[in-house]
Amino acid sequence: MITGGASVSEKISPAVIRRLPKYYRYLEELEGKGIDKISSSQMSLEMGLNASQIRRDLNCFGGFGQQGYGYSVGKLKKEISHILGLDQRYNVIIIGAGRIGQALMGYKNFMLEGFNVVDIFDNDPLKVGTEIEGREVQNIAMLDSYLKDKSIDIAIICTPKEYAQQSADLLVSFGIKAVWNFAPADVAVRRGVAVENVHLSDSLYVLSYKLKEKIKGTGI
Ligand SMILES: NC(=O)c1ccc[n+]([C@@H]2O[C@H](COP(=O)([O-])OP(=O)(O)OC[C@H]3O[C@@H](n4cnc5c(N)ncnc54)[C@H](O)[C@@H]3O)[C@@H](O)[C@H]2O)c1
Repeated sequence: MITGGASVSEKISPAVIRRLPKYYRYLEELEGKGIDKISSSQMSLEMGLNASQIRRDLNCFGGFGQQGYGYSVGKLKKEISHILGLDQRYNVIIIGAGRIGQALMGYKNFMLEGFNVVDIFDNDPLKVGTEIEGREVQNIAMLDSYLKDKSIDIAIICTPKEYAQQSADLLVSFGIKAVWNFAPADVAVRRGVAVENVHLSDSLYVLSYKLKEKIKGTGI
């Protein structure tokens, strides 16, 4: 991993950090359209966030806003990118070469965003040695020696839920410092290790709630 300058993320609340990807995506879109400045009220209209909330959020890391000018899209995007660590490159491995593992292995945008998915592991002898996206599936039994040899920053867990915690424990014991878990069970890691538990179904449940509310509203 190529490290950047001093990080200010320690000073920013987790709630603000959760909103930063949304700002980043929005600013990326503006940049793509050739827009170089934006006001908080315009951002508010287009992002569906409260303007004072936006100003408070962006003030957390220096603001970059100027009265009567707004925010410089390029500067703000660069700063958010730096806070999120997106100005660095990461080597990533996947544990579990099933449906999700294979799909993530084939997702080309990770590479463009700096997440270089280098290898995929499984414990099924029928899968080990087969090819996915031009990569040979590695035997999980070789993970220890593999990690001694390679510099890996992030591991993605794509095993069935029953094996997620043991996979996380194994990865952490071999020195992995960041775990992205797709199994529908929160995995716990020790201090000093970062974890994000992804629950795809949570979003679906919220959609289900919204649909139910809409149906109620229209009296269907
Ligand atoms: N498929 C989906 O759309 C989806 C959506 C949301 C969440 N998930 C979750 O993602 C996880 C993977 O789902 P999937 O559909 O890819 O399952 P899958 O059964 O297709 O693949 C799981 C893979 O993990 C491997 N595996 C099992 N134990 C292992 C271990 N200890 N070490 C290494 N590899 C191991 C299996 O051999 C298999 O290849 C599950 O926890 C699932 O609930 C899947």
